[in-house]
Amino acid sequence: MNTVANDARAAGARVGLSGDTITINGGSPLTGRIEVKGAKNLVTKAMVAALLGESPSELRDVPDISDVRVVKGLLEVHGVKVEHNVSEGILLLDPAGVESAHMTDIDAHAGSSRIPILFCGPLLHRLGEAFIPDLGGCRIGDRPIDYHLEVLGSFGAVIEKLPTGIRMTAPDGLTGTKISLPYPSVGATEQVLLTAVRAKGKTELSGAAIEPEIMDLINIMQKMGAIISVDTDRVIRIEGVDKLQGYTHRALFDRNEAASWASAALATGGDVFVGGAQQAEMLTFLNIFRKVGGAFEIHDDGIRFYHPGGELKPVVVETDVHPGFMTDWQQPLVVALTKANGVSIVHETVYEQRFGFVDALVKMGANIQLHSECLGGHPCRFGQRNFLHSAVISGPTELHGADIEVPDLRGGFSHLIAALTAQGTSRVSNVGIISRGYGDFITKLRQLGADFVIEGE
Ligand SMILES: CC(=O)N[C@H]1[C@@H](OP(=O)(O)OP(=O)(O)OC[C@H]2O[C@@H](n3ccc(=O)[nH]c3=O)[C@H](O)[C@@H]2O)O[C@H](CO)[C@@H](O)[C@@H]1O
Ligand SMILES: C=C(OP(=O)(O)O)C(=O)O
Repeated sequence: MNTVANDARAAGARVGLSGDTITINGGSPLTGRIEVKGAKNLVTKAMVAALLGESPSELRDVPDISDVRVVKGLLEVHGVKVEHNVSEGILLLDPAGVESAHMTDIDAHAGSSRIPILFCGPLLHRLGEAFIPDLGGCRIGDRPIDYHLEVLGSFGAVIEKLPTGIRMTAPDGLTGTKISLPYPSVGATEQVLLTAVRAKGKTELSGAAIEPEIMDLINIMQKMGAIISVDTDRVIRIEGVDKLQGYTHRALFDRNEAASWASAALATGGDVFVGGAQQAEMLTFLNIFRKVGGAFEIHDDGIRFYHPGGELKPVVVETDVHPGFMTDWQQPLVVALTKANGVSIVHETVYEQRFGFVDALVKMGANIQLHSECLGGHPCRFGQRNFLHSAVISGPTELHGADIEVPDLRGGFSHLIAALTAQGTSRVSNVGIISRGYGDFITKLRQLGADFVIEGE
């Protein structure tokens, strides 16, 4: 069994699943209220940022997800004292012991997350060395780390490839630099930020990603004492400082989780109030949700997403970097599109292999064809490279129950939705992976009236 599957099983146990398989009786709408906490894609990076401070940090609204536990473990290996009050959603992170632990090799602890690569800048500043192990994360494409290595090299890191991973040193310290990313990568932008804030002199990053989670990471680093400006046209400028302090911060809500529950409400013909969701970060999602025929109400404390009755309509959507339609939103939406009356197109332009999850939907009766051409508007990086990255969904189709296996985080959530909409019973295995990014999803499903049993309970 690979590391990801192992971790997923362990994660399954921690979210209260005695096994990692659930049997779902489909056909009833999800209705009720659930709360979303801080974003997986911010919280895990905010935890790494605590390594840059000279005093402890406090992060609030931390979700109970396995990626948080993986990063907590990594920080502890590096000598950070971490107290996690799971019920209150509060993390206290004290980096005072990092120098005395002087740990750089975290191979055995990399786990199922991609976050270890972001430890490099802070560790190079604190210890003068760092190590990149084999990375986890969802298998949705090749996911190279070439931008990260170029970024770190351009700050002055000396990079050595070893059979076990990549070792890095900074014999002359790290110095500000001018970088242009060929594609607005979220991770590489965060790599620049986490490295530049303590580098000597100024850094200018063009072609930066500007996802809301990155903006919130910038908020956190400004609280720590960093000087970062975000200019128009994806340019970020950072003036390095000698010292940073700890931060106190309430994490931005998880817009990907919110969008997932929204699609679940729509696909099941339900009505779900997502407490903690906010409009600004979901603007692009809300437009598509409305075009498909979903309805929503924006409240101060969350967003109500519901199926207002009538037919769902087909849409043409391209995933893109922010402010475009987020790639992590497409999988749950695809399930709702199987219910729409007509032909929808989803063109995935961020990852080359992100439609693995549709095999299970087809097995359940969906009519979905994958194409290697760029369908739906603009040519993307994958058009000439034979990747099945455009999906044509013809509906409406009735899904029927089946035995399916969760392939990855968002694909897994879409499988749950498919099983909830299907006629009959589905057996969904490997659901532990879903707890990488969906805190308390079993409890939330219960709160929304889903009819399921956990195998072995
Ligand atoms: C933990 C986390 O925050 N994960 C998110 C992050 O992933 P992550 O930060 O890994 O995603 P990136 O934005 O870096 O990747 C986008 C594209 O750039 C490519 N690339 C990236 C780095 C590199 O060195 N070379 C390269 O070619 C990738 O293969 C991919 O095709 O942003 C993605 C895009 O919004 C989201 O789907 C993930 O949920
Ligand atoms: C792709 C995702 O995450 P990661 O980068 O952690 O694999 C995701 O959250 O959908």
